[in-house]
Amino acid sequence: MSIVVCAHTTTSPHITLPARPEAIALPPSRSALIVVDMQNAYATPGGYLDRAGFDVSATQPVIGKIHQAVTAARAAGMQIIWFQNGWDDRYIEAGDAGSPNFHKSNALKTMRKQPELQGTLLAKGSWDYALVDELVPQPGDIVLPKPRYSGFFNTPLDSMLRSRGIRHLVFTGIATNVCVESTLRDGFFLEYFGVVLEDATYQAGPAFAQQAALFNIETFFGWVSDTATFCEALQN
Ligand SMILES: C/C(=C/NC(N)=O)C(=O)O
Repeated sequence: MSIVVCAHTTTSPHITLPARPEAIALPPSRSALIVVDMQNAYATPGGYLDRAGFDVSATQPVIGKIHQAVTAARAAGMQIIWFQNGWDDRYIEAGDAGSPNFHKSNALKTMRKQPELQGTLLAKGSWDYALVDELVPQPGDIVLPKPRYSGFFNTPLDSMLRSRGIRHLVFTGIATNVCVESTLRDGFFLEYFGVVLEDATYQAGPAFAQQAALFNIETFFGWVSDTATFCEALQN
């Protein structure tokens, strides 16, 4: 017997996406593909993560997978949402010493260690903040700046989704274990169904960080699929 998870509010035409731990029904008109923080900061050598000592050498295939997923989702009528993580170039939005973000952000810590980088890492308007050249938002897409790891925190994301009747979120981007997982978890608490395309994501840190994030998601907060399966399901 095969079990498919189906939101009882779903009356729109839907596809069935094979996923772990079980298939999930996705109505394209009530779903968004979210591309998390595909900025030079997170995916390009010389960007923030690289400068902070994280390995970004394997991010190129992830960019290709995201391109495929975005193209298929757009053709199926799904809303595309691009997150951009960062702050103003004086880092007022990042918070001062009274904010945990001031102490935990590796971008802010790297700039405190290397003051010549001040105003460059994750600063709006900088190369580091820009989306990678290969991924270009199209008219009709939403580009959403966010100041913390979760895309729901201090942004209009929830109202943008609710006003469009969107309850299903398909996640791609970097980093799986930080902004992807944080947003998917917050979405879970707000009653969104979250799916991650695992090969269209990459972790910040060792490989076990990717495995742990995917374990958490498939076991507790959502579903895990991959780009080819997603594209094929949308075409059928
Ligand atoms: C480590 C980190 C991850 N961000 C993300 N986009 O997942 C950061 O922003 O410092």
